[in-house]
Amino acid sequence: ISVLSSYIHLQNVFNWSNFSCLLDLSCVSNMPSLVTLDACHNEISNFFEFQPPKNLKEVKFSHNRMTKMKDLGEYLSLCKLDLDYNSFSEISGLQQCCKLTHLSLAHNKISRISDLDSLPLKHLCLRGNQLEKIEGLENLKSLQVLDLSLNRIASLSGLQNLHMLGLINLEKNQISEIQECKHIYNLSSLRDLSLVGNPVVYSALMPLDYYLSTQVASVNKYDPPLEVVAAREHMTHLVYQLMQPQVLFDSTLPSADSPYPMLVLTGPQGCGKRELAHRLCQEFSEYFAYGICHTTRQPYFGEENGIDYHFVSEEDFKDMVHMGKFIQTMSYGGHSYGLSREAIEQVAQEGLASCVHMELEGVFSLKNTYFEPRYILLIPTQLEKYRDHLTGRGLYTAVQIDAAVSRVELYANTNRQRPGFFDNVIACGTELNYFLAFVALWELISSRRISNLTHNKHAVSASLAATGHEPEDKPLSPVSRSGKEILASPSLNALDPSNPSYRSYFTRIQAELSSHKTPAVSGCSKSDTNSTEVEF
Ligand SMILES: Nc1ncnc2c1ncn2[C@@H]1O[C@H](COP(=O)(O)OP(=O)(O)OP(=O)(O)O)[C@@H](O)[C@H]1O
Repeated sequence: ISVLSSYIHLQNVFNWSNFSCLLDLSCVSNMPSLVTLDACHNEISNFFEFQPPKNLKEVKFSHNRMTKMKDLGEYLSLCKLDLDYNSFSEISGLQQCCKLTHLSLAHNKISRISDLDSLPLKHLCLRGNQLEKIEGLENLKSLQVLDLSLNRIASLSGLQNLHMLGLINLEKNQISEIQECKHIYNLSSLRDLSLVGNPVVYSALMPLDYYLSTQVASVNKYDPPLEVVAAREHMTHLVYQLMQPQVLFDSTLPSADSPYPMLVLTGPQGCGKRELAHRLCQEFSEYFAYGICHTTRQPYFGEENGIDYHFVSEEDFKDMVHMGKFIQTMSYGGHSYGLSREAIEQVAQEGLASCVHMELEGVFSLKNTYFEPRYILLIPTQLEKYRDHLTGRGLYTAVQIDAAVSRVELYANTNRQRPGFFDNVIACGTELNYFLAFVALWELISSRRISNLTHNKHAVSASLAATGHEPEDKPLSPVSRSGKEILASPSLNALDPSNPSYRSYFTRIQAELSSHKTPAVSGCSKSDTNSTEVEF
């Protein structure tokens, strides 16, 4: 090999790998222009024993017999260093490598991460070593990919400040506690985490794993889009939930054919969605029950605990968050609101679908969950009338009214820019509109529109047949009492979970709600209501 010493202008050295017999690289001292050095699969035992080529950027020494690292302060251009499959037991001598972005020391004998402080590392691989802790990485602010698989690590502590990390491989370690997830749940760039082969019940971590792998990586820190806020919020609840002993919510478990049915009425504050939700649940008591949210605000006059909301203190609300009780939460007007898993489950246990109301942020959050509700947007079309309506309620300050009115555009925009985001849009906000909105909603639920909503007549007919009800073709008039005429109401027995017909009754509601989406606008359309102000 010494013959190469005379090639002083050699820029790349190819295929020194697999020579098998190469013992030292002293000849490299005569190649000051070398950029890449590949000497994998040889018998080299000394480490960088040659004069440093000024532009040496990439070095591959994997599968050799090296045991000890030395100070590489003179190799200032080094960007990538591959030292896999050697016998190093300590990381040292790299502190001056101010351009080193990729370091791989897989399959060595390293038991402690050291000497990496302040390096501009983006990729670090320490797979197949003897590490028991994640340490010494706190200052690697540029780190994006970290492979610590095949070690003996039991805790995720040490990762919490690595905000650029997008991928972490921790396969085949000793992580046994779900609580360990708390160390990574605020890593906003993380999109891929692998924990396969750890003693922790892996199935319990799968939702987190799945979530991370589908999450959009980039996060705008200062003005995050609604999806990003919702994704973070969803992850917080998911992690808190995973940290608790796992409870099986039987009635809302996602089933293979159709998810648990839910109807979500959304729209700006005071647009009438709460009244509509209550009325809908009265009219269609065979199908829907009101999903009661928690809130930290004080009850208004006439509101009842356990009917309109569960009114709780800030402290209790926080406790519930930490106990992983919520599916989603939102802060509105200085108060917290949240929909708990138990609220939904209680309704589901009665064999009914949940009807809830919430602001837009709640909808974004719910879209991250395994529920697949139908979303109906109730939007005031005449802003001044909406403002008068809010003022007339006597509940809000001028600032609160301005805030609510200004959010109408947010809803309208969301509907315009995201066709299909809402399953239906209904105009509302004045007394007349409120009545029309109810009729539209009523029609939507009670008439053939529900089977139009479904696009799944087979499922509906099959489930009707299963309960002995014939599907009816005639549309119903809004003045008739709804549910009974569409589908004869179930006997009391049918609502008893121990009765075999209970499940098929439940399936029937599921089939009706868990359908394909309708066009975005229906019910009282803009032209129905003579609106001139809000384009939606
Ligand atoms: N879990 C939740 N997530 C998101 N938003 C929620 C949630 N629960 C309630 N909200 C919404 O928060 C807003 C404030 O609720 P609040 O009950 O204080 O309003 P309101 O003045 O009674 O008006 P509304 O008649 O619209 O409920 C409402 O738009 C309500 O729908």
